[in-house]
Amino acid sequence: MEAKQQLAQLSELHWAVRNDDVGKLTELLEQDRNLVNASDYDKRTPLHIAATHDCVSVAKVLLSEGAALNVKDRWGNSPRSEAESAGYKEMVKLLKDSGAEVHAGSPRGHAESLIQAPPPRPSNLDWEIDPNEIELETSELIGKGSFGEIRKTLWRGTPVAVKTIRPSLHNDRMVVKDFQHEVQLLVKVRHPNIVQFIGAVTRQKPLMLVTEYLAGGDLHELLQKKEALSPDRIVKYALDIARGMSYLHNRTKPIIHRDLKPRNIILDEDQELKVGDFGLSKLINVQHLHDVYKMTGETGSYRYMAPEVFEHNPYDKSVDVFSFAMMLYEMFEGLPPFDDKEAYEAATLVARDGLRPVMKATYPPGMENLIKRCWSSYTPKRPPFASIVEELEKMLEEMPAVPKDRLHLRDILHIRRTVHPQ
Ligand SMILES: Nc1ncnc2c1ncn2[C@@H]1O[C@H](COP(=O)(O)OP(=O)(O)OP(=O)(O)O)[C@@H](O)[C@H]1O
Repeated sequence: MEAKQQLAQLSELHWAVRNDDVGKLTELLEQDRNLVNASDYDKRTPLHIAATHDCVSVAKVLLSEGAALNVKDRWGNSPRSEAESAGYKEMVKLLKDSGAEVHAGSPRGHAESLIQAPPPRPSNLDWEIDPNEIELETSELIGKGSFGEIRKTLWRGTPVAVKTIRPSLHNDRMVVKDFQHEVQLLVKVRHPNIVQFIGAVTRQKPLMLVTEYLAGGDLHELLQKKEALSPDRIVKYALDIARGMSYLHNRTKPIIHRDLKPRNIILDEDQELKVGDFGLSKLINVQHLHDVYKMTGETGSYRYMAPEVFEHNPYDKSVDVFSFAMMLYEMFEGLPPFDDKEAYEAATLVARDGLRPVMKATYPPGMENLIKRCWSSYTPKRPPFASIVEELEKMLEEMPAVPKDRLHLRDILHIRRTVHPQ
């Protein structure tokens, strides 16, 4: 076998072990029994990996297939010493009962294995949903995004929205235990302007995320209806979004949305707005978001994307403030930013040429200035959501009643589709 092919097989094997994927491991071992002790550059065998990540099921398979017990990696660690330093009791017992000796391992080895240790394992997956309780056959397809399909269905009699994660994202971009760890954090997120996370299916594939179902459609659909939105309604909507985002950004562990766009803003029956799809960029460890968009043809996010995200530069919470400004613009103008351009081209103009959409609508006092600060290229100029909320509240209080006909911009005005540098 060619070296390149061998390497690919080895990484496939280690990946299966890392994910406690017994099926895949068995399949690979059936192809080549010698793989059971195949070690990588650091002399780490599949059993080392299973021990480091507490993957008991695959460890059992490896042991039954004759995995070497007392092998040491580059730092002198054995599978048992790895399990002991991480405190994985069941794994230690399994290895001990199989005859593994104790090895101290080198201090350097310890340090490295701690750095590479997975996030703490959720002690009780009480949010884990049994897929048999989700009525997928009778479900209604309500959307398709870059990460997967979304369906309306019932869970224990309650209407829920179920997002099924694309199988291709399971294998190469997601580590199930990290995913479980993140889900555990997301179920604790509670706010009136945030779509409530209910639970997830993480122990079986396809992986699923389950949230409350909201019956009012999304902001994109609402804007497409070409109904004029009165300024006070827009400011109220903006307040809903800003409050939800302020909550996410001000948590002890802040959550950056990174994909704020009208499709991710969902309305409930009372026309209250809720931010959905948050935490997904973290849940699904998408390092190459562009590849996912390319792969799925879902490019809608680009139009609202902060330049630093588009250009793969370091970024912070203020990327959400940028996207918020683009949505505010769309609500007032009745057209998406750079409507005459493809989404990708629009993002290129924003990032490369520093362009911003032209503002033509009637904005309440202070609003134009707020939007311009929010989409500033200089990120410290973008206000945090907590102060955006204050500004919007003040604006709402002071807003004069504007005759409605001035606001039917989409229908009344012919909006020239031009762009200008800021
Ligand atoms: N909790 C929900 N309740 C009701 N409808 C929802 C809910 N979540 C999503 N939807 C609907 O499903 C559509 C698709 O959502 P989804 O998050 O999969 O895709 P997206 O946001 O367009 O894409 P991406 O995943 O690339 O961000 C939304 O636009 C919305 O209309």
